[in-house]
Amino acid sequence: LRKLVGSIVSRNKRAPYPPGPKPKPIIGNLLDFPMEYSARVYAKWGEEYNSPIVHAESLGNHVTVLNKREDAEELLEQRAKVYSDRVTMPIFNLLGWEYNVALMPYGDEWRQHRRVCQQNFNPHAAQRYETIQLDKIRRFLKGLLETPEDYANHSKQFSIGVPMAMMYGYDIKSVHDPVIEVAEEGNILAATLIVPGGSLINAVKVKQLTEEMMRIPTDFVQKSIADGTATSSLVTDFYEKKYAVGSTKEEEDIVQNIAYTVYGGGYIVGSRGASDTTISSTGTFFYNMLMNPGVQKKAQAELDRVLGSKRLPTLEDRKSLPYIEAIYREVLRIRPPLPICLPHRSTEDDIYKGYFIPKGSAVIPNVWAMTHDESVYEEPFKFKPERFFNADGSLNNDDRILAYGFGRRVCVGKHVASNSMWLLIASILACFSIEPARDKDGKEIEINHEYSESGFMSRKLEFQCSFVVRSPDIEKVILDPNE
Ligand code: HEM
Repeated sequence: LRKLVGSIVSRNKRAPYPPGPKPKPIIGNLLDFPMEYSARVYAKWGEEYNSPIVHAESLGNHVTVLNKREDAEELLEQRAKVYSDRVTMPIFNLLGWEYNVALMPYGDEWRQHRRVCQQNFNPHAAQRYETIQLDKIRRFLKGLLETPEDYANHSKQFSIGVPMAMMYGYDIKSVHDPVIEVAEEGNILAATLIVPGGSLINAVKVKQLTEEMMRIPTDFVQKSIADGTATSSLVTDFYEKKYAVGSTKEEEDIVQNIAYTVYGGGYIVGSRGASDTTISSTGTFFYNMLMNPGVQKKAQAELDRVLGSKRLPTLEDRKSLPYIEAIYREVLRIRPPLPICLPHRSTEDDIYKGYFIPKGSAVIPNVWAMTHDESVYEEPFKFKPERFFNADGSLNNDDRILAYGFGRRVCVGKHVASNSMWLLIASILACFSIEPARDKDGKEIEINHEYSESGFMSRKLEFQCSFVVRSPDIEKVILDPNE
């Protein structure tokens, strides 16, 4: 029925588009689309046009923004059949980005990839990666002990190291690892593609780098299997099975594409899969701990009560540490790493709340607007883990992390990501207090409060802070050579 109504309405153009900035002749809203802080601009449009659903259009490309959670849930989840495609551009193929699961059009190829992702990243399967996560966290903690001023690099090494180990069994030993450098070079070049001129030459180079990014870890896996040093990972387990019982080329491509998507292929217009989202959340965590010493103290009291001071947390402890859970929720609420999610795309004309959403619309769930909705989150700009507790002191049921997106395209790695972030928050607070950095005269160094938000990613800009180890006992635990 909806299809029928949709087509009748689209023919007669009776239902209006949702409100939004007035289009100019020919170029439409081209100049209205924000290049930076899009989430805030779209939320402002919502206020200006007095509608949580807003629309803009340029050169035939329609964009519908959903500023309220209930609308995102209705369209992207209840009507998932119509709203699960992605916006793709011919240039993606030129760049080698068609292998990226997050950018694949809604269809059989995506479905096959998604199924394999789910088999490997569902809540039960996600537990298999705990050993890797704990190992990388220990390395992070050691780094903070030895060179605390380098914390941003330790965070980067952790955030790229976990996916690389999970996918390929590849151990990143420093931020100068060739895998990181190739990815970084590609990222910088990809960013220049939106600047007119020279872009086709850069596209060829980005494609080469994308192929390098797939080749380096694959060669590594083949070699490590041959010389018997391979450790379990998505790709090594696959090849070992392939050598034992065989596999199809299609199965091999799917595993390769997933590994490449997760470790950082495609850059998704400035975002590298699992690693950049982790770097972003870690920056937000450190910054908010520095700004909220009271929150740190409360968390540390809980950690000391449950763990004592002679061991690090594991996922077993998660249910006994509700305040850490609330910090995890609040980190992803206050600064979702992808503030406007990744756009979905509609595949049929649709009518919603009296508005016309044309087939082929980019549909943007404005996650940031939803997590800053004052009617749901009082004082939304304040970092307050307490908001996630009931009056009786138990955790409330607001456990849906909107930062992972919606419907059939919801982040398929969310259980893995959740475990990584939770372990990181709990481990760092168990071991360190995060305090203002001081200059040589003992004066506090001013904190840089800025974020950068361009493309799809939100990133905390670097700021100085110090990491003070909490006790000699915990220092010994971090340095324990038997672990
Ligand atoms: C804090 C960390 C992370 C955040 C905030 C995050 C967020 C997101 C978001 C917002 C999307 C798009 C959802 C939508 O379109 O509605 C997404 C997609 C995706 N994420 Fe994550 N992610 C994180 C970590 C990870 C990890 C660790 C993995 C893999 C183990 C992963 C794998 C993927 C994949 C494969 C997709 C594409 C899904 C599809 O298009 O079907 N992500 N993520």
